[in-house]
Order: sequence, then C-alpha cells, then structure tokens
Amino acid sequence: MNRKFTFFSRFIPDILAGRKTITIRDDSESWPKPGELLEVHTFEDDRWFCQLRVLEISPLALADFKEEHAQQENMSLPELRQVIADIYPGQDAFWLIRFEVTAQ
Ligand SMILES: CC(=O)Nc1cc[nH]c(=O)n1
Repeated sequence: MNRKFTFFSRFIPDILAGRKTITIRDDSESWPKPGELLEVHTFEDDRWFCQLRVLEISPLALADFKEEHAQQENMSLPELRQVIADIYPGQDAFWLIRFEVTAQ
C-alpha cells in the first residue's frame, strides 16, 4: 500500500492558512486514522510542505456533499463538485478527512 499523502500544490496556501480543513479522497486514500500525523508532500514534485494531524475520517457520498463541506474546502459547492469530478471521474463514494496543520 502506498502511504504517501499528497496535495496538489494549488491547495497549499489554503491549507497552510487554515482555510482548507478537509480533503475528500477515494478508497485508495482512506487509510489515515484519527490521531495519525501525516508528513504531506506536493503531488507534482514530492516536496514536503507540512505535517497534518488527522482529526476525523468518515464516508461521504457525492450526493451528500453540502455547503458545509464546500466551506471547509474554501470553495463554493458547485466548485467542490467540479474539482472532485475532475480528480475522480465517475466516482461517487468518498472519504472525508478532517485535519489540522501541526507543522509547516
Ligand atoms: C493529489 C490529490 O489527489 N489531491 C487531492 C485530492 C482531493 N482533494 C484534495 O484536497 N486533494
């Protein structure tokens, strides 16, 4: 199992500023456990940019995306649906991972 956890670099400013406090992932990235510390790298060039503590992980269907989730991603709800559809085409079952930044 690949336990590397990455984000697209465009999300870094929002993560480090505390404006993005969740990430929505598919089954392949449902392995983090609450309390776990993750060393987080950029997807594009594998550059470390912070450490996160996992606060919560819970299943979330595409049909159940709400305004609250969009706010936690610092996006509008249509924007969040589009971003997730672009990253995970055709998928509708996800995991919500809530986190806090513990080092940067
Ligand atoms: C690299 C990658 O998949 N990044 C993602 C995917 C979904 N949400 C997110 O915040 N970042």
